[in-house]
This record gives sequence, structure tokens and C-alpha cells, in this order.
Amino acid sequence: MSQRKSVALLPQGTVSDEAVRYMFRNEDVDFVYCKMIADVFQSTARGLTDWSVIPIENTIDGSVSLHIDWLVHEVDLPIRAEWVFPSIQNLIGSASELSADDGQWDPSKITKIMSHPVAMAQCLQFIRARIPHAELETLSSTTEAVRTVKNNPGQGWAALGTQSAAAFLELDVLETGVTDHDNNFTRFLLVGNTPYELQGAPLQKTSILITLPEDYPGALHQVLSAFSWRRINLSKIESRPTKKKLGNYYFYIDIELSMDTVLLPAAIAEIEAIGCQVRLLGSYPSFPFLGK
Ligand SMILES: O=C(O)C(=O)Cc1ccccc1
Repeated sequence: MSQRKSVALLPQGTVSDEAVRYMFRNEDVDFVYCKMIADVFQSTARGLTDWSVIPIENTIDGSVSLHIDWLVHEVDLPIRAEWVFPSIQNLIGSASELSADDGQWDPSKITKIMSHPVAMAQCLQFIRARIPHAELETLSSTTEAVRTVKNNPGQGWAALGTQSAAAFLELDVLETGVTDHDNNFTRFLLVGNTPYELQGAPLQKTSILITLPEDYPGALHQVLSAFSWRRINLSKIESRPTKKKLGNYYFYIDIELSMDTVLLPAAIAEIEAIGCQVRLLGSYPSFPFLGK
């Protein structure tokens, strides 16, 4: 009998939790909840869990830089899968504390709004329009924000988080769906040394990091042309600091092709031949959101 697999993720009630329950809806895995994203990564890096779940990119705010940096600089865990999941944020607090006589929540009673930075970024227009005077504070997860509000009654604090966090921490949803855009999706990565076997993904992707040689003018153009003349589609290219020297960058590239094809290793060999360093982050199935 194969051993049960385990997956590390942000706390119960987070968007990550909802996304993992969706992804593993037909599989029996143990969830290991961790307070911060660093703990999520380290759980798998230390061999305590098979995989970590990392929110990596968002429709509104783009890449979650802190998480990309962890993936690149702090751990060496291959990407095993990616999937997309919608995030819907809600305004959460104590209705008895934050409502006016008519029973509606009263913006003037809210002094501070707490959330995860990605969730906060998803709701900035709502905040500016309805609660512009509130102080904003970002925390390690949306659940942590809801818990902080719960543990500090009487101060006019509210959180942006999921309905499930409001339910299990016994706070009220003051307003549902306060995200600024409806098509608000987050891309999640499953990373770890254990292979992930789920079949049926419509797309295979490969993620690599490329560091350009310093003494080769036009190297980025050469890199892109190695992909383009082979008609290999890139879905993302982003530069990030190497953290070794000011002004030095690597490129994080997502490719819509598996490493198992002939074309991609050939393109990478051509790129290495001009003196670029290439690091493979993973070659993995990509699952779109098909509805709940
Ligand atoms: O804090 C959470 O709920 C997370 O899982 C991080 C996050 C926040 C907002 C959108 C996607 C992921």
C-alpha cells in the first residue's frame, strides 16, 4: 500500500486552503497548515511533507515576488503542477461592533483593515471608495488577518478574507465579494521532490531561470530567438534581481511545452552555448479552473 501523501499550505480558511481542497478533491492527502509561506516551503524542504502549495501569480497584482524569491533562492524544490483558482475576498468583522443602528456595516466605525498583501491589492478600489480613512496592515495570510480581528475586539478592526475563515473563526461577513474585478484568479504551484501523477492536464509547461553572460551584447535577443524560430510559446518572462550584485538580473521564463519534447532541450542547449546559465525549475502539468 502506498503511503498517504502530505501537502503543506497556508492556514485553514485561506485562499490557498480553498484552492488545495479544489485541486485534491478526488485524492486522499493530509493537509499540514503552516502560519507563514516560509514555513510552507521549509516543511517540504526538510522532508516533513511531500509538497508545498505556493500562490505565485495573481490576475490583479501579477507575480508574488516574495514567493518567487523563495522558490529561486531559498529552496531547491521542483515544480510538480500548477493550477488556477478564483479568489473572492469578503469584508469580515464583528457586526455588533461595526454596524450602525440600521444594521448596515458603518464605514466610519472601521479604523483598520487587515489582510494578506495579495488580497489587499485585490480590493484597493473598494477600500478607496468606501473606507478611505482606514489604516491598512498586511499579515502573513487572510486567516491570520481574520484571527487578529477576532482577538482584538472593540478597536474597529476589519479583515479581508474568505467566508470559510469568517465561519470557523466566528466573525461576520459584513459584505461579500469586495474584490475589485470579477475575473480574479490566482495561479498556484505544487512544489516538492515527490512526483505528482494526476493525469488529464490540457497543457504541459516548463519553467526555467536564465542568467545572461555579462560580456555578450544582445544575449537576451538570442535567447528569445532560440525559442521563436522553433515556434515555442512563452507564457511569461520576468526579470528578477540575482541578489548578488546591484543591476544583475535573471529571467524567469514559463514555456508552454514539456521538457520531454525534442524542441525544448534543443533550444536550451542553444541558449547554453552562448554562455547563459539555465536552471530548470520544473516541467509539469497545468490545470485550468473548470468551475466548482
Ligand atoms: O492569505 C491567503 O488566503 C492566501 O492563501 C494567500 C493569497 C491571498 C490572496 C489571493 C491568493 C492567495
